[in-house]
Amino acid sequence: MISAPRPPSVRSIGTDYGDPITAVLRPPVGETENERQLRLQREAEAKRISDAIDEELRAEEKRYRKRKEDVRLLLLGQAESGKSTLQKQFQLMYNPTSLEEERLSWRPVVYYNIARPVRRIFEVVDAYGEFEDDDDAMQVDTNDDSMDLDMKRDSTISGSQGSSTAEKRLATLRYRLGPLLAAEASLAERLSGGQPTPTKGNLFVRSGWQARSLLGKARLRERGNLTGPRASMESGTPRRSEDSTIAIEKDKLIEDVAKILHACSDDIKELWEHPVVQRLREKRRLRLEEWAEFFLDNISRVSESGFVPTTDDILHARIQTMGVAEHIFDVSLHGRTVTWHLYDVGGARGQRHTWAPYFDDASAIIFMAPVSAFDQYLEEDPRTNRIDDSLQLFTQICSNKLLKNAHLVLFLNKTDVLRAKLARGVQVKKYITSYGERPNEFDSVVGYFRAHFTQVHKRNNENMRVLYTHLTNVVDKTATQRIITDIRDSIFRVYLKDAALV
Ligand SMILES: Nc1nc2c(ncn2[C@@H]2O[C@H](COP(=O)(O)OP(=O)(O)OP(=O)(O)O)[C@@H](O)[C@H]2O)c(=O)[nH]1
Ligand SMILES: [Mg+2]
Repeated sequence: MISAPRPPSVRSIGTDYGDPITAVLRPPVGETENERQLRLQREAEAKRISDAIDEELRAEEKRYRKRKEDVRLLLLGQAESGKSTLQKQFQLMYNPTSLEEERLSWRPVVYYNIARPVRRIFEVVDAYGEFEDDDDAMQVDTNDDSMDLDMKRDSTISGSQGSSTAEKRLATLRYRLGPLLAAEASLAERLSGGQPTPTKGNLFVRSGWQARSLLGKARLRERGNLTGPRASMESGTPRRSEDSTIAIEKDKLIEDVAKILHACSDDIKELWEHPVVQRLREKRRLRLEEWAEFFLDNISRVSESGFVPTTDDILHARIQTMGVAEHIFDVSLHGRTVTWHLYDVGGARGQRHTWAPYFDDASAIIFMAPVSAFDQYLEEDPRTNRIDDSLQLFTQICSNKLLKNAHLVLFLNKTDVLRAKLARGVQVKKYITSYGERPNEFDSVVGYFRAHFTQVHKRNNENMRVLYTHLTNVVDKTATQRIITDIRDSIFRVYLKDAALV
C-alpha cells in the first residue's frame, strides 16, 4: 500500500508541540543574533559536560566489569602456616622486581631472627643447666613457656654441683653476646614501627613495613612507582614523609647491628654447637623454630659484612603478619592477562576477625595447614594443639556460606619439617593419641592428617566443590612454583568457563 507523505508543516507542528523537550530547546521567539550566539555557546558547554559524564559512566562500568573479572585469591590458615612465604613465591614469579626492591629491607628481619633465638638459648640453658637425664623433664614443653622454665630452674640449677667448665664458657659467651641481646629490642621496635613489642611471643608487623626499613624504598614510594602490598589497605601505615625520616634516622641501627653480628659470629657459632646446647636440643628441652635453626646454621655467611639476603634467606625470614595485606599481580595465560589480588592475612587468633570483609568476592582460597605442627600448641592458646586448630579453622572455612563458590585448595605444608621431626624419632601418638599404633613414618602420618582434612571437607560440601590438595614445602622454590603454575591453570579454567557464560 502506498501512503501519501504528510505535508512537512503538519508533521513539524504536530511533533514539536507534542514533545516537551523540543519545546524547551526551541529558540525563543524574537531572539537577536547576539542572544543566539550566547545560547549556542551555553548549549555547547552543556553538551560537553553531558558527554564527559557519559564517558565517565562508561569508564566506571568498564572498571567495574574489569574488577569483577579480576581473580581474588585468599591465603588462609593459622599463624606460622606459611601464607606470607607462599605470597613471596607468587611475588617471585609474577613481580620479581618488587622483591628485588625489598631485598635489603629483609636484613633487619634476618638479624632479629638471630638475636631472638640466641636469647631463647640462654633462657633454656639457665632453666635446665647441665642436668642429668631425667625423663620427667622430657614431658615439659619448653616452647616459649617461661612459667615452666621458672619452675625447672628451681629444680635443676639449685641442685647442681656448682659451676663447671662448660657453664663458665657459657657465661663468657653470654657476656660477649650482650650487645646482640641488647639490640633485639631496638630491632623489634624498628620493624614494628614503634609499636609496643612483646617480650615473648612473635613480633607483629603491618603490611608496608618494608618502607620503614629502607630509605630507597621510601623514595620509590614517594615517586609512586612502588609495586607490592597496597598500603591503603592498612590504616596504620606511616605517612610518606615519615617513612623517609625514619629510614634516614634508623639506618644507623641496622649498620650497628651488622657490626655487632660480624664481631660475634664465632661466639654464636660456638654457642649453637656447644655440647650443652646440643644436648638440650636432642632432649627437646630446647626447641627452636625452623627459621631460627636455618639462620643459626648459616651464621657465618649471614654475619659477613656487606651481607645481602639471598632469596632463600627471604623465604626463611619470619615476621608475623598483622591484618590483611593485598598484593596485586598481572597473570597471563594463553595470551590473556588477568589481574590477581592476593590477600595475605594474619593467622593468629586475634587477627582472624579481619578476614571476613574479603570473603564475599573471593574467587579462590588456598588453605595452609602445617602438618609438622602435631607436637606444637598455639602461642595464643597453649592448650590447643596446632593440628586441632587447623582442622577447626578448615571446618569454618569449608562451611562458610560466603565462600561456598570459591575454588578451594589445601596445602599440607612444612612436609620437610615433618620429615625431619619423624627422622629424629618424635612420636606422633604422644601428641595425637588417636594416631594409635600406626607407623611413625612420613606416608602414614601425612595420609592420616590428609584423611582428616578430606573428611572435614566432605562433611561441609553442599556444593559438591572439588578440593585440590598438595603436599608442600613452600620454602622450596622449584617445587612451589610448579604447584603455583598448576593452581593458576585450574583457576584459569574456571575463570574462562565463567567468562564464557557471561
Ligand atoms: N622449612 C619450612 N619452613 C617453612 C615452610 N613454610 C613456611 N616456613 C617458615 O615458617 C615461618 C612462618 O611462615 P610465614 O609464611 O611467616 O607464616 P604465616 O602463615 O604468614 O604466619 P602469620 O603471618 O603469623 O599468619 C617462616 O619463617 C617460613 O620461612 C615450609 O614448608 N618449610
Ligand atoms: Mg604472614
